[in-house]
Amino acid sequence: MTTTKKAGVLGATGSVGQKFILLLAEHPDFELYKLGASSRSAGRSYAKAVKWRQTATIPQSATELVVVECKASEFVDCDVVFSGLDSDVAGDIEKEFKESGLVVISNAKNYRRAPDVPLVVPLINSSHLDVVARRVKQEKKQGFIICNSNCSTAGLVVPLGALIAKFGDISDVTVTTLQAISGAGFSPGVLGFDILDNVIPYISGEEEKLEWETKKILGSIAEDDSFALRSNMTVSAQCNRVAVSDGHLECVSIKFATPNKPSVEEVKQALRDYVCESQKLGCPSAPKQCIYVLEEDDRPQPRLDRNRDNGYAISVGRVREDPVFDFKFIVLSHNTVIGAAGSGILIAETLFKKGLL
Ligand SMILES: NC(=O)C1=CN([C@@H]2O[C@H](COP(=O)(O)OP(=O)(O)OC[C@H]3O[C@@H](n4cnc5c(N)ncnc54)[C@H](OP(=O)(O)O)[C@@H]3O)[C@@H](O)[C@H]2O)C=CC1
Ligand SMILES: N[C@@H](CC(=O)OP(=O)(O)O)C(=O)O
Repeated sequence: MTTTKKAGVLGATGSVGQKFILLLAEHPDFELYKLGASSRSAGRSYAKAVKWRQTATIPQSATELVVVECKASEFVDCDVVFSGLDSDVAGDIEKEFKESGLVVISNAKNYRRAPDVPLVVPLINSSHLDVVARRVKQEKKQGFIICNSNCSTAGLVVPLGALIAKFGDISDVTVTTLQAISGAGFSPGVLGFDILDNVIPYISGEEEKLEWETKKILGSIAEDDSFALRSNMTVSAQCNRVAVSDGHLECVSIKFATPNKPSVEEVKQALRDYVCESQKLGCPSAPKQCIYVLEEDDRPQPRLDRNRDNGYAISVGRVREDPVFDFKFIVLSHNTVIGAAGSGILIAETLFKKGLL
């Protein structure tokens, strides 16, 4: 008898979708079962439909799967459906899947602000999944949507959450990002001519997402099981696209609300000591260490540090005092792993461990 769960991937041909294929191909709990994309790709084998852009080759288990259209009827046998759909189409498609009783874990922005949808970065707020658990128990029906965050937000909230857990409220945050081109997706993506020898100081909607999503992720669950924003924290973001393939780097400054400030060494130790729920549950993709604190003056760097623990860990470096705020540091996260597909998989692993899949 097979004990693996059947996984569907929507948007399987895209930047996030390709990462799902790689991460799910050898997964101990999930089996690649259905792949969906647009009508341009449907009806063709995955190997023929996809313009593969990963450095690892296409996994054997995906090559001969025939890509289907993103209709719930095609995915009814799936235990979980991961969505890497373009946000122009994700809203209607994911709604249809949910209403058909399917469990959808989405990378798209469409439902992140919905009051009843958990917005989860599994290294920091997997406790928000408890709302889903309670709802499933009460309503006795399985269909629901859980959203991953924006990719640069995923990197930011992990050290912030770890420091809040140890030292209390943070009142002010500034973050300046240097974001990889894979974050812009493949259809059409960033033109080589635009990014070569260049930095683009604007990513549509990104600053607003960092400033708002951070507050939902680090917020609390209200008595009625809605999600309350962390309103006592102000976040100011500036976002830039740089000529890096994968890995978002972020320059962060923070100010604690409390008058008793920790030392730089205490901040570093709190980051190193931080342990998340997926580690405690023994989820197969959980990083060995959530946050690696690097001591070298010139780290973290995208090419050298993005693949720590298979892209599931966050790297923090250059932790030092800030003359305007309290502390400043650099954060690096793999935007298509912990910033996207990997987060979705860790959420599913957590649900699986808790008997919700
Ligand atoms: N890239 C990143 O780092 C992150 C991305 N996200 C979000 O994840 C989602 C996917 O992003 P990304 O992979 O970068 O985007 P891509 O542009 O690379 O991929 C988009 C996918 O959507 C499919 N698609 C497009 N139109 C339709 C349609 N009408 N019906 C069904 N499928 C369709 C495409 O299929 P086809 O090939 O057939 O056109 C493709 O598989 C987006 O919502 C994005 O904002 C979230 C976090 C990080
Ligand atoms: N906008 C991010 C990718 C992303 O996460 O987008 P969204 O928040 O729409 O899912 C980038 O360009 O790097």
